[in-house]
Amino acid sequence: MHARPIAYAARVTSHLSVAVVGAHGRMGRAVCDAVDGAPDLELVARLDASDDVAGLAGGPAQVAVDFTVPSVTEANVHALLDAGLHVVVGTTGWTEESLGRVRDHLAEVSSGTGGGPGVLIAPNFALSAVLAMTFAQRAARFFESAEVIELHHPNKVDAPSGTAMTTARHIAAARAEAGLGPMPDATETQVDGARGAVVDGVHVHAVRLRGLVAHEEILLGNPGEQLTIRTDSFDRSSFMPGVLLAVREVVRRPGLTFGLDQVLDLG
Ligand SMILES: NC(=O)c1ccc[n+]([C@@H]2O[C@H](COP(=O)([O-])OP(=O)(O)OC[C@H]3O[C@@H](n4cnc5c(N)ncnc54)[C@H](O)[C@@H]3O)[C@@H](O)[C@H]2O)c1
Ligand SMILES: O=C(O)C1=N[C@H](C(=O)O)CCC1
Repeated sequence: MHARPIAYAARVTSHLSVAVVGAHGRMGRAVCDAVDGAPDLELVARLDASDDVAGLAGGPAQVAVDFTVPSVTEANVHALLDAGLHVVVGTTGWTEESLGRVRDHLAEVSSGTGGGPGVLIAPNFALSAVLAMTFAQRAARFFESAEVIELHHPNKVDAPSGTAMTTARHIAAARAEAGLGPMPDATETQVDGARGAVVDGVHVHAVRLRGLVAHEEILLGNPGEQLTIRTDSFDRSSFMPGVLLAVREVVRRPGLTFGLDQVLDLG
């Protein structure tokens, strides 16, 4: 497909210059507005599916923010690194393998003196979700059972959500570290999918419902008791402080950072 030239904003200042990739989407539009409203950031390019991110090379953008679709985000990150940008990614669909390829690419383009570009990928930029994932990971070793329910708007392209995948992986890692075995479950399913997806041994259930934005419940059970951890994003404004923090942080964090918890002082 032939890419049309990218329209840059005429004004380039000493502010951190930001390009938004996926700028016409639900998150992309909100990120453009948030960057526009931040006194220390300058929105210099809005790209969407018909634009070639490689065209950002040599332009004013220092940081690109990708909110696109799982099928293209990895290719975007490699192209953006080749174009000389730092990258913040909110798009879901990342695996250990695709993260490994980004790490390899970063090692190739790093300065060798601890410098070089940064890539910050976070499955969820909402503070409540970041804390919910952290609390679930901490609580997991104390409970026999743990299941994750994610609930989203029906236009969401993927399931389970990136947040639920990460939550389940963290719970599984915490259980393995604590030496816990498989969770109790004597159920024989009568219909495929009745017990949801299984991510590293943790059941994950996806609800798609008109009216929702982004929500997750982590259920942890023991004989006679239950801990429920719930996070609700009622509006996409919930993600914006985290996205802006990531833009400011990524320029001083060479290499790959996965998860906004890595830049918050969570103790
Ligand atoms: N990390 C978070 O906090 C967070 C929050 C909300 C959504 N998300 C994730 O962000 C992603 C986007 O969500 P959304 O609701 O904005 O989706 P959306 O469908 O509204 O927007 C996606 C946009 O990407 C564009 N696009 C597709 N291919 C492209 C390409 N090759 N180059 C540039 N643009 C391209 C589409 O045209 C569209 O405008 C999803 O993976 C979603 O799960 C993450
Ligand atoms: O709306 C979406 O799509 C969201 N995607 C992320 C996920 O899959 O975890 C974060 C929450 C919203």
